[in-house]
Amino acid sequence: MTLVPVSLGTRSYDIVIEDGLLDRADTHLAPYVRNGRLVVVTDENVAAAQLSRLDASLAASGIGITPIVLAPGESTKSWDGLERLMNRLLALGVERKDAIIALGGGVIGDLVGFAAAILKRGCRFIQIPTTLLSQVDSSVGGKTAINTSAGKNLVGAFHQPVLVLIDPTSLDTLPAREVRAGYAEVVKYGLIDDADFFAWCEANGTALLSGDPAARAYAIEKSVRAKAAIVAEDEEEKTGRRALLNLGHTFGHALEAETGYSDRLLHGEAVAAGMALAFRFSAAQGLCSADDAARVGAHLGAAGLPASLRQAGVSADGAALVAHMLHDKKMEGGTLPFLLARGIGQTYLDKTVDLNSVATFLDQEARQ
Ligand SMILES: NC(=O)c1ccc[n+]([C@@H]2O[C@H](COP(=O)([O-])OP(=O)(O)OC[C@H]3O[C@@H](n4cnc5c(N)ncnc54)[C@H](O)[C@@H]3O)[C@@H](O)[C@H]2O)c1
Ligand SMILES: O=C(O)C(=O)C[C@@H](O)[C@H](O)[C@H](O)COP(=O)(O)O
Ligand SMILES: [Zn+2]
Repeated sequence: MTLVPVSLGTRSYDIVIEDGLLDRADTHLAPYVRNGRLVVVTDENVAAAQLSRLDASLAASGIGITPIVLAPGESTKSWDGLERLMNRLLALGVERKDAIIALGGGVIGDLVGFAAAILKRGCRFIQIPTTLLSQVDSSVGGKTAINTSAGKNLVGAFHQPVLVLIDPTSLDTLPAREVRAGYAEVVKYGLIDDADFFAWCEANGTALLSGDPAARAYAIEKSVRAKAAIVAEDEEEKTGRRALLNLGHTFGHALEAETGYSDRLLHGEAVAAGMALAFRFSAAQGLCSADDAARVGAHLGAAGLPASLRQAGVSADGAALVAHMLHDKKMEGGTLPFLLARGIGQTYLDKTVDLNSVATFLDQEARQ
């Protein structure tokens, strides 16, 4: 068992990582049982693939669960999805001191986290992530949100979970496309500030994507340790440190908006294309070498991820994509700070980017 602490004063919590943890979750969850039950929110796919493991483990300790099963997919992270979930939680009489369990990927985690942040002005929640993306990224750090017609994650709150339970074996039922999408956020940690980890990804990415337990365990622990350290330094993205985790996301969220937050382009796929674009834009600005930008695109492509607008299935021009970017939460006084790179493992926040040059760059990219 691996324990990774997230150090946030009174909001500190542990991330527990262990193969088979879902089958032994009762030990970790027993302290959170109230009124004889635990409320578990999940989606239909996860309910079919993994819920019985959690249920059996809790039943063995005499703990009952009340499941709430939502429709799968990004569209559940919406006003409509939030309203339905809130009404179910209220009808069940969930109390402030209850801890709602989010069992699923980033969609369930982000939605349940936000519901927990506002239900009765705030109750507790526990993350049990079941996608690679949620195990390496979204279950940690307390960013919770829904999408609106204006853009991605625009209504939300910082609300930390009280516990994160990661069972890498729950990924055995995850479709290969979803594993690849989650891998984009793994590669992100190397690109941000750890060139050695990016080289590890180049050497071990194939093993990780094919479910090799050792590669999977290494990547998950490395990722959550990196994220926990950044979050502990800058919990609410105020100093610029946490913004590094947004590498590829300004481009990526614009691509997701263009494709309607749908399974045409998954979040991780959009982030992959966004990181390749961020590196090529950095190279075009003379900030990083063309070789590094090519290496990033080549690795993402080799992992089966999109690394260009065409591969992401987006045909919009630069102006249309920049229009989406104006909703980015990093906007400050009319300018948009961008995550750019001086090389692999050398990402930084640049507050001097001219959006016209971004639009021109994207027009060139659209012609490739
Ligand atoms: N809060 C954060 O810090 C943060 C970080 C990264 C991403 N996100 C958000 O996360 C979301 C994407 O999350 P995601 O990639 O996990 O997608 P997701 O939650 O939609 O899950 C992907 C798909 O896999 C299915 N699934 C999940 N676990 C499964 C399992 N073990 N077996 C079989 N099927 C399973 C789901 O039903 C769904 O169809 C986006 O909304 C993104 O914005 C948030
Ligand atoms: O935790 C963070 O901080 C991140 O930026 C992680 C991202 O992978 C994630 O997609 C996040 O939800 C994006 O944040 P947003 O503030 O741009 O919505
Ligand atoms: Zn992301």
